Amino acid sequence: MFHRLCSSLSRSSLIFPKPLKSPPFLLPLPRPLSLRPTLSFSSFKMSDTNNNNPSSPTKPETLRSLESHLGSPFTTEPIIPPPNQLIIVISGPSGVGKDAVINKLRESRQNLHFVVTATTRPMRPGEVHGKDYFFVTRDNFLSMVQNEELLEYALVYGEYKGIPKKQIREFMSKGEDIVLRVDIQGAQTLRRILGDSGVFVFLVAESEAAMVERLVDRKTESQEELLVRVATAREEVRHLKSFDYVVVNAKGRLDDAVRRVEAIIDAEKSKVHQRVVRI
Ligand SMILES: Nc1ncnc2c1ncn2[C@@H]1O[C@H](COP(=O)(O)OP(=O)(O)OP(=O)(O)O)[C@@H](O)[C@H]1O
Repeated sequence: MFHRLCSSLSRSSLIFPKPLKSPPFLLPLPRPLSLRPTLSFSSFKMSDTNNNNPSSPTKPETLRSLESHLGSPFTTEPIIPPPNQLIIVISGPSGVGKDAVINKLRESRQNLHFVVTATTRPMRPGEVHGKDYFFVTRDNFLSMVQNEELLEYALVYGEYKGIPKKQIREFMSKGEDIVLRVDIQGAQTLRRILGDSGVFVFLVAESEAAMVERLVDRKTESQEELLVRVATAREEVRHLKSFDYVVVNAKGRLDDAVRRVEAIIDAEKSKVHQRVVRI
């Protein structure tokens, strides 16, 4: 309706008329361009009560006149439907700061559900079962696989990790956007499953040296594990092209990275052609 109103207004270049004597609020037919008054919006005043000039139409009168001119009443329905819910996949090489970005995003943004991944890897100090991960046994994990309860799963550095479907459905039905945190291998699989319906964000450090330093400082991997992660990370950057967005998480600039991820979400919410998730 808004679009029709605007195009109708611009087509006829309808400018609010000077007060008419009789009848008081019928709009005139468009006049040739050369004869049109050059009233600007700043010089036009309208009153609800008609206090200033009894012959000028009131706001309700003007609205009714516009409605009858356009042939239908104005509706208070939203001009566009609410944006679709998103599945945002945050990925990147090990140690790039996926958890750090997600933890900040958790504080700064409402209506996001951060899917808790199921994993067979041991709990790290400070981690909480059900918050950081669902820590499950191998047998439990394999029965989830068998019952097709996982959207995607993978064996990562010798441990299983998988995304429970039930959680995604439950929170999408509550109107929340979904954030998935996966490694590159998981992102590749999710791209095959979700196609363009997911928003894929690749997180990178500003340099390889910075990324390795972060991993070493974290002190959660042995020397051998570090070697595997860093060697894998070198390969993983090649997969960048299958992502939609890339965000640099530079040393000491975590907030900037989080702001960029938020900007991506905002941009996706403003898209004319919205992604439609079906899982
Ligand atoms: N912008 C940043 N500046 C400095 N340190 C950071 C930044 N982002 C993350 N870190 C630190 O780097 C280390 C690795 O980050 P994090 O654990 O979030 O990485 P990850 O990508 O989740 O790793 P993994 O995939 O191995 O679990 C952490 O100690 C974290 O606090």
